[in-house]
Amino acid sequence: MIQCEGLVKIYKTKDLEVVALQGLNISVAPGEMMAIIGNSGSGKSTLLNILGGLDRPSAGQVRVGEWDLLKITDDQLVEYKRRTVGFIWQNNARNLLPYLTALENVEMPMMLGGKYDKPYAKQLLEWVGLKDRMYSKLQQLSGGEQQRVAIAISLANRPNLLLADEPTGSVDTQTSDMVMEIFRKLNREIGITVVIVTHDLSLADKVDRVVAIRDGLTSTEFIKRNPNLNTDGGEAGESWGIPLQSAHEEYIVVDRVGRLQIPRDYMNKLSIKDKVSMEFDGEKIVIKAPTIVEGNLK
Ligand SMILES: Nc1ncnc2c1ncn2[C@@H]1O[C@H](COP(=O)(O)OP(=O)(O)OP(=O)(O)O)[C@@H](O)[C@H]1O
Repeated sequence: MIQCEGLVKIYKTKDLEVVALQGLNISVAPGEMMAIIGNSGSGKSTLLNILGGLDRPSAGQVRVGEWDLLKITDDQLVEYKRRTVGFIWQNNARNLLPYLTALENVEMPMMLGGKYDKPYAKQLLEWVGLKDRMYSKLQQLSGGEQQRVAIAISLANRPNLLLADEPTGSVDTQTSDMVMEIFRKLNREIGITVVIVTHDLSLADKVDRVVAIRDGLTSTEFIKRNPNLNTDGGEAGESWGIPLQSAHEEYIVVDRVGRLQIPRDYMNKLSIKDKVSMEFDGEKIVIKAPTIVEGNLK
């Protein structure tokens, strides 16, 4: 569904250049439900905005379905945003009209997209658990209910990719669980691919795979082990604040030419700056801090 290779995004302001993504690789299979985590400023929203067609990449490759987002024209981008991708933000006021009913809000993008389908609009509201509130005006709904209307709106034009930027950021735990259940149900029942960007590490357990971004690069992946397999014996632990408890397998991402990112923590602990020594013993690759003092390395 999604393929990014060497994706670069540079923001240029008057006298400053910020490299938000510095050659990021990520692929997402059709029908997958996954999350992207990372510290503030790591480039998560930049990636999501590029995938959502809200921002243009600077270089590299980025394909979503049949579309090449580096080469796409402005007209095609409008079509892409309308048909291929649905977007949910933390601040749902961005895509809701307060003076219309929940149902009218869902019908609106259908009208703009030229494919008005009232039964489907009602079905979507039923899916998100708002069957009884579809004729209520948005301003009469709670924050959590509005967030669910936002999910129905994002699906109005039957996209096959759903992108959610901190979708549980401004709701309570109960609503957050409900939002995640709705995503899971949609993912199972209509096969929509779901990509969630979040700070909320407790969501990790509710998706199939978590990809961690560090400094504009994909660094680590956490893949949920098959729940049917025996998961005993794995060390319970924590990585990136994710309670691993044998539920996830952790991998460091290696790109096609063999580059990987050493966690900053490890670099600091071994005082690694710009060089390491690497040994291969037939089974393992061992990375160590250089043994010769810096001045003699010239
Ligand atoms: N429009 C912009 N102009 C200039 N720099 C930007 C712009 N948008 C983002 N950046 C910079 O790009 C980097 C990545 O930002 P991004 O918003 O993608 O991070 P993030 O991981 O989503 O962070 P957060 O979790 O705080 O939202 C940051 O250094 C940020 O300051």
